[in-house]
Amino acid sequence: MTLTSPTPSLIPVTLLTGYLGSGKTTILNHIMQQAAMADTLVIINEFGEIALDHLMVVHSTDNVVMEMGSGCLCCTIRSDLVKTLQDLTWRFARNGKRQFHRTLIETTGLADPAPIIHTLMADPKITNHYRLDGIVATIDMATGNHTLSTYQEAIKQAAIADCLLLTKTDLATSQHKAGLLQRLNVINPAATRWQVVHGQIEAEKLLDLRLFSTQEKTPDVEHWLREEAYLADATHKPGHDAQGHTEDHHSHESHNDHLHDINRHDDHIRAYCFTTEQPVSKHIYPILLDLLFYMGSNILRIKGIVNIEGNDGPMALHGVQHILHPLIPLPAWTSEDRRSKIVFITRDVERETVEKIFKSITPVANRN
Ligand SMILES: Nc1nc2c(ncn2[C@@H]2O[C@H](COP(=O)(O)OP(=O)(O)OP(=O)(O)O)[C@@H](O)[C@H]2O)c(=O)[nH]1
Repeated sequence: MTLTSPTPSLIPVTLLTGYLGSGKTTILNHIMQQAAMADTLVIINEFGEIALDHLMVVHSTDNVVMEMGSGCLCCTIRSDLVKTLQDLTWRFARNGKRQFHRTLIETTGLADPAPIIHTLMADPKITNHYRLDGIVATIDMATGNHTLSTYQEAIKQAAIADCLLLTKTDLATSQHKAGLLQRLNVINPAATRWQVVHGQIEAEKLLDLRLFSTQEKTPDVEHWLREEAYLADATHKPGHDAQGHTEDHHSHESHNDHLHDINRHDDHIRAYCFTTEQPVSKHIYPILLDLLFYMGSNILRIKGIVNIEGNDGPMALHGVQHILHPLIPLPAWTSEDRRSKIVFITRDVERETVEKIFKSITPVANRN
């Protein structure tokens, strides 16, 4: 079983997801005019017989836009995605030189992103050439509350993302925005958030998140893990336990408002962050893989940085449902903080269950 993944210059893939009409194409139109996107190949998937979205993206001469044809990326044409990505390397080559250096895939708004991410993370035909760079999701701040209450796919999109683009803030009342932000604090407390009005955002904010590769640059692990987003506030009970593990749902607002909001919209999604001072088991990969096999669909996302016993450097850990990406060695610790930290984004899973999982990778000798 592979424990680590060597990543020779793989083509970064950004996954742009978000519910129907939440502003994905508007953002694409905007960023495709920017220099940072000049060498990006954009793949657009539109659900339905006639694909229209690709016609709505303003073509710039440096960018190539294509669409995947009818069918939904997450199910019927997943194999098409593999084939398309495989073919691109030679189809868009001139004199033996590939004409693009990164790819951005816009999924249909109806897509459950998990199967697409599985394909990108686990299919060797893809992982030999591409690496998932980051998952970006648009959230319509005007209609998002209703969308999250009605469509499971929308919740998954928001929960799994590394970066949330909060669109249409111009159309939402401040009360509505505050409520939705509180809801997102529970669904996905640590994702980076950017407000985007009429698609206006710098492409750099979505690119080079480097979540699945550390070849050229030390990733901003502290940033994407944002342990502090989960830290307990004074009024919330779990906090730190005897083993130094921490867990909480992040709140930017007052505690009472936060609880009120959770009660009003229980999305069954909970995010937990556990930490430990002690090195974790060198068997972490098979142990987690085994656990995920049984609970995969309820563990939406795992991400972490781990200090594995017998290892000098840190390792990055990524999982989406039952797929666990091979551990990625990071070049170095970026601070004195050598703790292992793992974030679990779950659906209908109690804290105690996640804590048990976490303990199972903590060597017995480390337990008090
Ligand atoms: N007022 C306002 N309208 C916006 C904003 N962003 C997008 N829109 C509008 O919202 C509508 C839907 O935007 P799209 O960019 O097509 O959304 P999409 O996510 O690509 O939609 P699908 O392809 O159907 O999933 C369009 O009419 C946009 O002009 C915004 O920030 N403010």
